[in-house]
Amino acid sequence: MQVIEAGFSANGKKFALVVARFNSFIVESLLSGATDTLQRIGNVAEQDITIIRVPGAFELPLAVQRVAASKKYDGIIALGAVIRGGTPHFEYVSGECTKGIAQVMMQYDIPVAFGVLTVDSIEQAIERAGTKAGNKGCEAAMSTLEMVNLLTKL
Ligand SMILES: Nc1c(NC[C@H](O)[C@H](O)[C@H](O)CO)[nH]c(=O)[nH]c1=O
Ligand SMILES: CC(=O)[C@@H](O)COP(=O)(O)O
Repeated sequence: MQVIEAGFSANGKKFALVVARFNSFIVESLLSGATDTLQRIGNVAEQDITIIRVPGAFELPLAVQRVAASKKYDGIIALGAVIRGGTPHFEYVSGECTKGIAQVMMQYDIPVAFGVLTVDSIEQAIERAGTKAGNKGCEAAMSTLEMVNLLTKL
């Protein structure tokens, strides 16, 4: 039996974080978690981390696509927070965001982490942005570190 798995150390690798400004009071906590994880767990140098800001989650896929097409990065992390309102808008924003990001990952063969909260309430968002349910920015960074290393082995 052969098992292929990868670790988290990514010194020398380059990462882009594409960050939605909408619901910034939540998303900034995801960003802190992600950069902290890249640096402390992945041993990624500060100068190897680029932060790109977009208006909202709906705009994430296009910016992620440009970043992937640039071929300057080993991994990409998309961060945002879509919080359900009173109309069907939530479904459209979160659906297009998810689909677009997944398409870029497959088309460009580069790890793109989905660090976008899709939640029913502000309380749920707060819980996942560094309080009782952890920090989804950290989780997104961990998965990117692992995938960047895994792809070098496949
Ligand atoms: N309602 C949320 C949005 N809406 C804005 C869209 O993402 C987009 O910027 C606008 O429709 C212009 O194209 N964005 C979020 O990130 N989170 C939301 O909860
Ligand atoms: C996620 C959304 O699109 C959202 O917050 C919009 O709120 P509403 O449906 O009340 O307009």
